[in-house]
Amino acid sequence: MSVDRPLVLVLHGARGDLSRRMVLPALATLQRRGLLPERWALLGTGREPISGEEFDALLRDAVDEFGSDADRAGARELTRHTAYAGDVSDDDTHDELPGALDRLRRALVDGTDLDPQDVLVVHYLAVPPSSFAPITRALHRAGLHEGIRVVYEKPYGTSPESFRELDAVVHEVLDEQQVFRIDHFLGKEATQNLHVSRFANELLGGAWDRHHVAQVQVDVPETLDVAHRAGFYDATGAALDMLVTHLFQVAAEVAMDPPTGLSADDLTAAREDVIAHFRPLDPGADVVLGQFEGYRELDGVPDDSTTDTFVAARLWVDTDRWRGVPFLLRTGKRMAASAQQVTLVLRSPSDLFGEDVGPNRVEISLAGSGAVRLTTTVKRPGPDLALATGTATLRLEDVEPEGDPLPPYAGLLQDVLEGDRTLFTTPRGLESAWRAFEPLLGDARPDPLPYRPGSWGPVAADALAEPHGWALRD
Ligand SMILES: NC(=O)C1=CN([C@@H]2O[C@H](COP(=O)(O)OP(=O)(O)OC[C@H]3O[C@@H](n4cnc5c(N)ncnc54)[C@H](OP(=O)(O)O)[C@@H]3O)[C@@H](O)[C@H]2O)C=CC1
Ligand SMILES: O=C1O[C@H](COP(=O)(O)O)[C@@H](O)[C@H](O)[C@H]1O
Repeated sequence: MSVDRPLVLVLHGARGDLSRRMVLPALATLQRRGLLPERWALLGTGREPISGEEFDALLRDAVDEFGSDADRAGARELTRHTAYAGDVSDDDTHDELPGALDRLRRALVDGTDLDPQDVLVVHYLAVPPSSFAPITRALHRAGLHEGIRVVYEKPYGTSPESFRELDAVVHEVLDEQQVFRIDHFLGKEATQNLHVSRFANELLGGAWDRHHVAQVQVDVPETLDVAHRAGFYDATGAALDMLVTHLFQVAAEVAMDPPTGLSADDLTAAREDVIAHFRPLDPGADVVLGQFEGYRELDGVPDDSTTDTFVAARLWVDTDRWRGVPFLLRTGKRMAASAQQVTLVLRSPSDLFGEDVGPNRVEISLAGSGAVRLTTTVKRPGPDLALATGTATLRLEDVEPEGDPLPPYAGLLQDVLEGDRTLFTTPRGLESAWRAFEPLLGDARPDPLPYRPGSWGPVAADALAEPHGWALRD
């Protein structure tokens, strides 16, 4: 469904990695699919001024490099709608934004019965978390906060205290209904399918508890480097970038109890109720941090950096459904493979077959449109009772009638335009997430262990997943 109200999307940090890789291509997708209003404009901001032509070139290059083939063709069309202004958090230059916004609003309603105030203004903060509060305050100072929607990237804060301070600033300026805290893993097709498969099907849903599942794994290894965003990354690290954010949210989608309904409030409540039962991490027993060899030689990384580029954690979910079942969460940069997988390692119902049984698993790939793979012990056809392992894969893109998936950033942006908050996080859930994560920020934080680029991270992380081992490995 497209939205009719004219729109200005203000993209703060428009030259950054996230904007180029995700947000601008998402905009190209929405434009091609007719999901943007007829009248819209994109206003980029950043600390260094660049010309309108430079911004247009950046936009075209971003869609060229990171957009789909179909979106590339329409990239030129996007540049008909752009402007660029200076940094809004800087007192010297923040006057630029109100003027630029005003011009765009007027231009958008020109020739219609609409008033410039009818234009929906969405601010997308694709900037480091340290800039969220200054930009929010600057919007207030400039009187630009009424009626706007603001999208905050993750991590929303970098500690429990900074999360609370940021949220206090945000609520001084905005109503909760104006705030969209994004975690794009919630926007992935396959993450959304997790609860559909579970609650619509007793084969999966009936086995979704501690009686049937021995381990849950949420594994997101990446071959990706961080050289192009070392400044941001060194101040963040894998645990803040991915664990307290994406991996916790996906773990919550796996662990949650059935929601009372399918409304935004019901789904959010179910997801966030279970985060309140995440036991605070025990860094000594349950966490391994790593740093890939060569990381400290990157431009922008100090020689003595102790930033983690890898994290593996064993999380305990203290609900009746999951008590005693380890949730193994792992992610890292420059690892052996790229994947985004949830694995349920199933228990054997009896020991009739001894040790020959297994592995029995449900594996759910979160990449692309997603896939569900069942791995089960079977009888190997033949005269003897010999066991083998069989696998069946269901790729969601093969489901009939054929779907029309939106990439997560395009889907979430569309939700912001429609005001649909189902897939966004709230202070209640984030408060619980920070409480479970907090021990990793203190003195007990383990030193990151070195690992070879192209490997599966420090060997010590393998022990966390015993006795079954990580489903994703060589
Ligand atoms: N990269 C990714 O894959 C993902 C990133 N994120 C999140 O997105 C955010 C940005 O990350 P990323 O793009 O990787 O980082 P980058 O360092 O690549 O980009 C950040 C951008 O922010 C701009 N910036 C910094 N301070 C300000 C400010 N005060 N006002 C306006 N612009 C500012 C910089 O632009 P300039 O130099 O022009 O000022 C820079 O281009 C982070 O919160 C991150 O966690 C979330 C999901 C995925
Ligand atoms: O938020 C982030 O996510 C990306 C991985 O997400 P993907 O869905 O695009 O693969 C990660 O590389 C990045 O470090 C992190 O900030």
